[in-house]
Amino acid sequence: MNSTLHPSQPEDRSKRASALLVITLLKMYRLLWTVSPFSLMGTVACRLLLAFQSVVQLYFVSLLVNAVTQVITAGHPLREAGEIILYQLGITLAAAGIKSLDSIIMTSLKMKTKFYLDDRMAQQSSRLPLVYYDRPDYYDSFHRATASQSSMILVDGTFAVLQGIFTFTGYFLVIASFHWLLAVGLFVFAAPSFIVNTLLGRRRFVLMIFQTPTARKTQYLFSLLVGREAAKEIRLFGLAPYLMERWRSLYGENAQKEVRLERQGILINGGVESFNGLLGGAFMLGLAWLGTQGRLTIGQYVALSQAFISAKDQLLSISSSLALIYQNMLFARELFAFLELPVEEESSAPLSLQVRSVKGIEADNLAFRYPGQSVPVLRDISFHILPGQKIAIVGDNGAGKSTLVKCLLGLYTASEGAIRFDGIDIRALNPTELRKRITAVFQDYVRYQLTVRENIGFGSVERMTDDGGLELAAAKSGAHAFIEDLKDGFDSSLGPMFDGGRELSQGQWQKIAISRAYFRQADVVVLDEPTASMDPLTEAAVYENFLRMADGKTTLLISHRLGICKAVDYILVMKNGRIVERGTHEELLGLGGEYERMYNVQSQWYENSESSQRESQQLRNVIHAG
Ligand SMILES: Nc1ncnc2c1ncn2[C@@H]1O[C@H](COP(=O)(O)OP(=O)(O)OP(=O)(O)O)[C@@H](O)[C@H]1O
Repeated sequence: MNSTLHPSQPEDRSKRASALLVITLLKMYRLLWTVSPFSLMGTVACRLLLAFQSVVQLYFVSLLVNAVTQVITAGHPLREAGEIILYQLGITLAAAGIKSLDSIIMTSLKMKTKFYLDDRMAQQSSRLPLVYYDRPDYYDSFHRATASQSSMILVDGTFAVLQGIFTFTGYFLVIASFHWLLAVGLFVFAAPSFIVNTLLGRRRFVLMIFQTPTARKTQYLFSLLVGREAAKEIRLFGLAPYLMERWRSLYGENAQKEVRLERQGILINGGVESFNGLLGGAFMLGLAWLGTQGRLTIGQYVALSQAFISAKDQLLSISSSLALIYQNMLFARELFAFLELPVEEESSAPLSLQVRSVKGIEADNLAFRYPGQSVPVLRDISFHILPGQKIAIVGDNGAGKSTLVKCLLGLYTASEGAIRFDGIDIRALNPTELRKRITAVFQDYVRYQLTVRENIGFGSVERMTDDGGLELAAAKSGAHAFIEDLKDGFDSSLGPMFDGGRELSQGQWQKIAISRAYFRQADVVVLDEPTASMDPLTEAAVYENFLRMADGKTTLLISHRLGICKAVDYILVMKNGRIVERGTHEELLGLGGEYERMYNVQSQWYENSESSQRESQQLRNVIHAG
């Protein structure tokens, strides 16, 4: 995997994007076609009709001017002019109807596109390798992709251009039929505006890329201020003024840069408009002069000057739409870059695991390095867990226990070495099939603000309606007692985020998380110390149930409470990313090494505390009974 999601600088990216303009445009249209072919075709039809009606209106204006001239100068009856006015009215009404229809279609297309993109982004995020979530550039990429979603509605811009070109051609022909030089001269109006707005679009894009990390930090600080997670500490430590100040200063920093760029844009565009105004005045004077020379009829003068004003406006709107499309394409590339990030690698011909494990799990010279880190957090890790064996992984904070477990579960890919399930390298296995065989409770388990049924049922979504299974899982973790007290039992909502949700204590949430793991019928069971908030008796009971549930299953326990290690087949002791000792509780106690040191520290603590002695005794009873 790349060490960065975007190896190039923002300026380079905008240049590369310019080169890939057409491809990006085609991708954007293909996406809109996928979202809703009918809406896309509908809006194309409306825009073409609208473009056509402007040219037809112009034709009727010149007919009307000539007809009115005849009425005034030659005394012709008003009927002919009246008929032309009626036609014009009909076309105006039809155009208004088409515009309304187009607005309805566009609103629907925009909503569908937003839904489609949110859906694709959620799907993409859920399929990316877990390690992406340890990378700031992933969050930057996601932020930019979200910010770029609106750029997808190119239809507005490109059809404004197409419609503009269509209409402009009509005016152009009218003017060119009088003198080709006048027609060509029109382009002098468009060039400065196009150049200025394209450059501005590029600068907006580069600014957005540079600002992304600051914008994310601003959002993060805001979420701390308004969210639940930090609410207690913000009050207790009086953090609000400090966080507010940091939030304001970052917000201001980004806003100032944006305002500066927009101010420059407004000033330069003001200059361009003045230049166009002068040119326009000169053109009108020229026409008036031709009139005085008798080379223009009044009808021709009116039609030409109107064609000129409209053609100039069309050309300016085409040039600003083109510049906007260019800007949108730069932004859209960020969205496509996110949607095209390589998802979790799947072997081209994934192998299948045997129904029952016979060789167990092996780690062979495993090393792992987090992205962007030069030092590996796991090194030289080798061991073999036979099917049905129970292993404890112990070690100080930061020794690498959780990282090792994530590698074993196939959530992180080893930087070196291999992990084999039943003799097959896990990279050659289908990740979904592999994970069906595993259940786990992590330290940072999720508190889904949903029903009890969903919270436990997520362990095996397809069995979520199996009440018997849910009850058994809840009974094993000890959650059934408080679930029974809830008004709607398994259908009660949990958490304070939504109306009617019942908040649980930390220990109760942990029991729910453990029930979820029980509910999954897997043959490898991992418990990454989720019992920290439980009272000692419950913790002992959870371990007891856990070991009972795991009977006959391959079991991995991460625990800082070394008492539990007496009940496992062997212990891996980790320090600084390496396995420094291995063996049974008794073997390790005789070594005089890391395990013995940790055990002695804990024993002293147990012996010094009366309540802890009771807990220790309870745990011993449980282990011996288990
Ligand atoms: N996402 C990450 N990115 C970079 N480094 C990380 C990341 N997660 C953990 N680490 C580092 O990897 C090392 C091992 O962390 P790990 O969480 O595996 O330790 P642990 O033994 O489970 O610790 P604890 O007992 O405190 O849970 C630590 O030094 C930690 O700082």
